[in-house]
Amino acid sequence: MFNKEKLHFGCAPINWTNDDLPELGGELTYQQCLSEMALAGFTGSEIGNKYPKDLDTLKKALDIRGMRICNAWFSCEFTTKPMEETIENFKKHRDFLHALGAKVIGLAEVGVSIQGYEDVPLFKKAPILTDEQFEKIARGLEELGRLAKEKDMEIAYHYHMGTGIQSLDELDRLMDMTDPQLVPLLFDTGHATFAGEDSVALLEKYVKRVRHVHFKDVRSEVLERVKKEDLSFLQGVKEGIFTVPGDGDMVDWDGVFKILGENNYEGWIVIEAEQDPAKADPLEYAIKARKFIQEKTGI
Ligand SMILES: O=C1C[C@@H](O)[C@H](O)[C@@H](O)C1=O
Ligand SMILES: [Co+2]
Repeated sequence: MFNKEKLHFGCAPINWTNDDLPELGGELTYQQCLSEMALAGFTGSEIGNKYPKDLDTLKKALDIRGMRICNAWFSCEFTTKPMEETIENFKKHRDFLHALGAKVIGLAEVGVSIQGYEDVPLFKKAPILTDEQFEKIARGLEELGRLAKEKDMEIAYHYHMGTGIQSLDELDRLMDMTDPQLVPLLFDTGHATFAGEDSVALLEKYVKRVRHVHFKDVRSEVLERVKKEDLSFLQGVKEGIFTVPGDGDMVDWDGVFKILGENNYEGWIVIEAEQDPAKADPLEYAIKARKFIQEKTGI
């Protein structure tokens, strides 16, 4: 089962201020966000776009709260820009995370993604990547994997609704095209479920390749509305598609914890359930999630 010395629990700042939709929690400060994560019993945070870009300022804000940075999302644009552009951006992002002690860089290809468009129907307009685009992404990711290893870090690929790597078939193709040592996986329960996949089956297939975990559940009645009303990803978020573990009704948490435990998963489990903070108090939901995890793992 889990080694409590090597399993850490964090939160994603998107639960407080949504980087993709700043009107959701835009008024909340990064200080409040970090303080409430710590208050809820978490020791780690991912980096949000309101966090200070100055290393010393961020380190001080983390240290006084006993918090660490465990990851920061990186957007790859191998399908729409020269590979060198993503590589140069990645090196800066990697070095900032390295200076903060993070060991993982979660990322996804977003060049042709529709996730950021509020008026584009998610299921009807999800991009289908060409063979050439898959090849560019696979080769680019392997180069980023090599660059991460230079700093004793690893990338972790985040399949994501609306990006072209959304379904298990699309993920399988990318995983088959890339070296597992260079391109590990970020397991996100919410995106697997949103895509109509069985997150336990996906985890069972790739658990040995998982280096970082995002925990979120899905509200089934909102998922039905996203499909029926042709909503976009961001409209789904505003309507509450995602919620924290222990509050949704779609993810088989016993199955997820069983596989992670049997495979002695080590690293971070991050609670990431972006929803409207005016409707779902981020502190209340962070406490709910931490209590749920404690009940399931004893940690
Ligand atoms: O890991 C993630 C990063 C966010 O920006 C994204 O939209 C969210 O859904 C997610 O899972
Ligand atoms: Co995620």
